[in-house]
Amino acid sequence: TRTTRPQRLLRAVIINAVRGDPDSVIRAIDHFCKHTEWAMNIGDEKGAILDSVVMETSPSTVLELGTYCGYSAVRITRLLPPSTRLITVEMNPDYACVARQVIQHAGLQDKVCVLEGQSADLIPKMAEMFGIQTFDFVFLDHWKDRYLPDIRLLEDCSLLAQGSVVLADNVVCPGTPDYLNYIRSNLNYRSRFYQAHLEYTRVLDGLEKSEYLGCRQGKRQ
Ligand SMILES: O=c1[nH]cnc2c(O)cc(-c3ccc(F)cc3)cc12
Ligand SMILES: [Mg+2]
Repeated sequence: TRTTRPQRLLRAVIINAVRGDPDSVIRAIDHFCKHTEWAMNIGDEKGAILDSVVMETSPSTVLELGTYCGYSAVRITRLLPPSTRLITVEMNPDYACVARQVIQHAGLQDKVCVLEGQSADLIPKMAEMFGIQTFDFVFLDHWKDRYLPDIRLLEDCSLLAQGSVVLADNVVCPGTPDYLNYIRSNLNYRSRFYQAHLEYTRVLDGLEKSEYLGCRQGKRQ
């Protein structure tokens, strides 16, 4: 096929969504993925859980790992107060290119920074690049094998503060067992599992929300 799936998803947004209306962009992507072509956006069911966690956190600084086509970037950013920015990291340049156009179609381009590169390389530079100390909200949605090393890297770079919230997608499907074992047995976090389904399917999946409690000692026996 000449076009890629992200390009076909972007075309559906341009055709079906109202420019400057984030909710119509979200609806257009969900319709495309339900009726035309599955794509790995968080989707409407898990997306509603993401919305509620963002609203209850009301973060000032937000980091997303794994942009893909920008669906969750639009979901998150549409809920943020005017002065708040989202930093989202995507290692695939083709995905990043489509995401910037989806985010622009939603009218949110001034509130989102799509960073191209590997999370492992970019996380240590975040504080300096953006003049921030910590992230109030982190959304993990990139690659299951990077969740654990990247949460450790965020800790080592002191980018989490007491009360910071980390939300992880796909902890059941495809599954992130090493991350779940770490975060659920670590006394520095209070974790809660939200049962849901893999986007646009009836396959079981879920989100893990973990609040950073600050740096305590030891680990649960
Ligand atoms: O690789 C992924 N990154 C981020 N999110 C994902 C996501 O929500 C779903 C899946 C996925 C799940 C089942 C399947 F059969 C094929 C792909 C992958 C990712
Ligand atoms: Mg996902």
